[in-house]
Amino acid sequence: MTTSERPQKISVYGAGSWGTALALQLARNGLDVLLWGFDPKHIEACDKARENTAYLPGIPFPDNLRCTDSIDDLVQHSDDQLIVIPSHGFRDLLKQLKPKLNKSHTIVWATKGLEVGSGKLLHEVLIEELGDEIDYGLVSGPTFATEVAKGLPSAMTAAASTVALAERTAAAFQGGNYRVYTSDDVLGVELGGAVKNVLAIAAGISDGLGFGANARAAIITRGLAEIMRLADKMGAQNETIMGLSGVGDLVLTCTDNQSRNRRLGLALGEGKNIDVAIAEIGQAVEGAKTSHSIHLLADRAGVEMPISACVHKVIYENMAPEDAVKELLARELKPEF
Ligand SMILES: NC(=O)C1=CN([C@@H]2O[C@H](COP(=O)(O)OP(=O)(O)OC[C@H]3O[C@@H](n4cnc5c(N)ncnc54)[C@H](OP(=O)(O)O)[C@@H]3O)[C@@H](O)[C@H]2O)C=CC1
Ligand SMILES: O=C(CO)COP(=O)(O)O
Repeated sequence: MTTSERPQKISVYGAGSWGTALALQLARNGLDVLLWGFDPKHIEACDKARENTAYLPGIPFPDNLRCTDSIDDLVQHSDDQLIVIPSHGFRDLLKQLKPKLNKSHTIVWATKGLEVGSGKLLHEVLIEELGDEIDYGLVSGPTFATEVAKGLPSAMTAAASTVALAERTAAAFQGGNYRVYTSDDVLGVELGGAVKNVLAIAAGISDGLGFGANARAAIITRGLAEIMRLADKMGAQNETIMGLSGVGDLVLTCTDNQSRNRRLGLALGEGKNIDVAIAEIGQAVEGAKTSHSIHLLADRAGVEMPISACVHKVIYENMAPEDAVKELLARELKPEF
């Protein structure tokens, strides 16, 4: 059974920018952190340099943050397993973990997205792979990796299938300049974090086309209405969407160029080819694939999400960004709510 006490050890999967930033925060809180990376050469380089030169240069690893390329090491190191890899690798990692886990393990993820191809929520993927007896949860909020890694003030939400795991997760992260709120609304936290990436692309497209602050504010507000419609239809809590993992993260990523999703939108609005733009960003841009997953999810739920649908058309149907804007502005007159 999970207790709500702060764990002493934790295993972190994903040595990209976010996995490393969270590992640093956990280590600063005194946890014994073991960090795993997908690419053995990269994790070896991190271990040798005692920093993640590729993703977060100049931020040294404390002694209680150690690296490994062995999943077995992580499973044995701690009951608390934290997954911070892009959504396209989520199911595969769970498949690898399944035969190694025992009843005391819990899984928390910090991945933002849906399963690529199926549009399934990550908690659905987790239950399909590991069954419904394991305690699970996620952390999400307006948190750029670099700022968290530098120890700048930040806040996020920890939602879990049990109150004890939400509290245990929050206790693991909370400390110094980091504040964490708990929630029992896993679905709402997942939806906010996934859809905001698509909307950040939309905001970037608008700015890349040279539109102004009015257009950006309209995208954020009407985008929020899209998340709320979907969340409401799927049974999430409205307040969650108004919280850190919803409106908080939406505003952050739609307005600041640290967001890779926003930067992809900027490049598309400026007329750049999508593959070139993603290669230049050189890190995970979840919103591109999530736009397709949201398209599937919204269809299944019977919910209209016009801004997200336009991002999908720009990315998957070659629609010109200018035409996407025309399509949005030509929609029929209707009440705001
Ligand atoms: N960065 C941020 O500020 C935040 C990110 N997130 C979320 O965190 C998740 C991870 O993103 P982030 O760390 O930023 O991305 P990065 O691009 O910085 O790093 C991704 C890491 O995952 C590795 N990777 C790639 N494919 C796989 C796979 N199939 N299985 C396992 N590992 C893989 C990459 O390895 P390699 O280097 O070898 O390609 C790299 O180490 C995303 O869902 C993102 O939305 C959430 C909040 C904030
Ligand atoms: O989720 C994030 C901040 O909360 C990071 O956003 P990007 O993935 O767009 O960089």
